[in-house]
Amino acid sequence: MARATCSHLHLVPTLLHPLKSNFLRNQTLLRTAHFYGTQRRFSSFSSRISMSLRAGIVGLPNVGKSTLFNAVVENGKAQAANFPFCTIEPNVGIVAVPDSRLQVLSNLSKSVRAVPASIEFVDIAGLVKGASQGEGLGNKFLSHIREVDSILQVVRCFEDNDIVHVNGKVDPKSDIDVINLELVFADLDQIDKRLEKLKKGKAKDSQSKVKEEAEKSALEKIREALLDGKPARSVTLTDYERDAVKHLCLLTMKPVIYVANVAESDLSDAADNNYVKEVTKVASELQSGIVTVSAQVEAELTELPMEERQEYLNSLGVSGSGLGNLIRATYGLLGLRTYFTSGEKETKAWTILAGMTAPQAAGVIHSDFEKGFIRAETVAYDDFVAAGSLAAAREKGLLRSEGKDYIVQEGDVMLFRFNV
Ligand SMILES: Nc1ncnc2c1ncn2[C@@H]1O[C@H](COP(=O)(O)OP(=O)(O)OP(=O)(O)O)[C@@H](O)[C@H]1O
Ligand SMILES: [Mg+2]
Repeated sequence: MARATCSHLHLVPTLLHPLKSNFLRNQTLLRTAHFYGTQRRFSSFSSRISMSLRAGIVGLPNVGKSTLFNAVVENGKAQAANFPFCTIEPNVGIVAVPDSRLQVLSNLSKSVRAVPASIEFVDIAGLVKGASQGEGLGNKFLSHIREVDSILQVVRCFEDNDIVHVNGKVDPKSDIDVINLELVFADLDQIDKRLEKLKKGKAKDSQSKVKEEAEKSALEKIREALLDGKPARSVTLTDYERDAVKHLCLLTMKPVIYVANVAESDLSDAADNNYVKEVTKVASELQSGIVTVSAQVEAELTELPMEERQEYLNSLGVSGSGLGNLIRATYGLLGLRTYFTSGEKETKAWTILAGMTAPQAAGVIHSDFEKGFIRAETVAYDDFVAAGSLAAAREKGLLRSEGKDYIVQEGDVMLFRFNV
């Protein structure tokens, strides 16, 4: 059945989401975690909505997924331990997207608080060969992957004889193949079932018939690619076809970043590491991103007091934590953009999709802003900083008055005029 939650981006009604509304109200709570539960299901929309996207942490068992999750979601409580299938139920956590522009704007506007954009991370159980046939905890885990917007595939690139590798040895290429193949099989299975149904079903009217035809042709193209071992996202589809297959939430349609999880000792020269080189090669062949981190180091960092963290990083020969890169890469992967509102009360980063118009962007703050939209006063981030304030930008003629067709640009600082 079609699930709204697998759509590329979904609107989350914050007031009905206990954690998220709390997150928005309590700005000191930037990183938090909770268990995947019934609160994810919403029956109706509240007037206050916020955009959220979910990135699923996927990989073989015991490769460091929960360790990474706990480091990203700083007070995450996912159990991470040296045995396969340690995680069974997915853990969900909300993470602030680091953005240096936020503090700059906040300082200039003398805001009481600065509120970053956020991302949800989901720590999913390990997949093994045969998962699509029910091996391991198989299909259940695959269904958890179906509900995320993008995939972070953790690949073990660290040697450690004490940490069990389910296939007996560290082999990034083979590990990636195992996971990708399971996702391919799961999609093939789903596509075959759907095509069977479409063959039997008689469309009621000509419009649904056209749609079903588009779906059929898209699924046949995707099926071909999958049989070749290629992901659904590599298939060229028309917008109409893409839309027609959206409801299936195909696993290989989701964008992927490979996360090369290296040993502490390899962090400073990770690019020279042969395992990392292998991951980089596969990632570029599959037109996916790669981020190198040491989940172990990141987890250890979170245990240290702030003032000792940099010292520890220096001792490893690296300048900073890799998590910021990971979070930003995930955000970018989804084609997301940020615009800001900035005033004395608060400076806030808002998440929109690339190509959204000013009223749609306003609707992310409040649906009334979209309905009653009149104009948006807009200034580019650099111009705002150069002028020093919204008022100064206005005096210098840098503040533009934009109408309903304006496409909001990355880093725009906006003030909406609307009727209620
Ligand atoms: N970069 C690393 N270097 C060394 N050890 C690591 C590294 N990353 C993770 N580990 C260790 O690997 C073990 C497995 O980690 P973790 O529980 O996070 O794996 P997982 O992928 O979540 O496993 P599961 O699929 O069973 O839930 C832990 O003992 C952890 O400390
Ligand atoms: Mg785990």
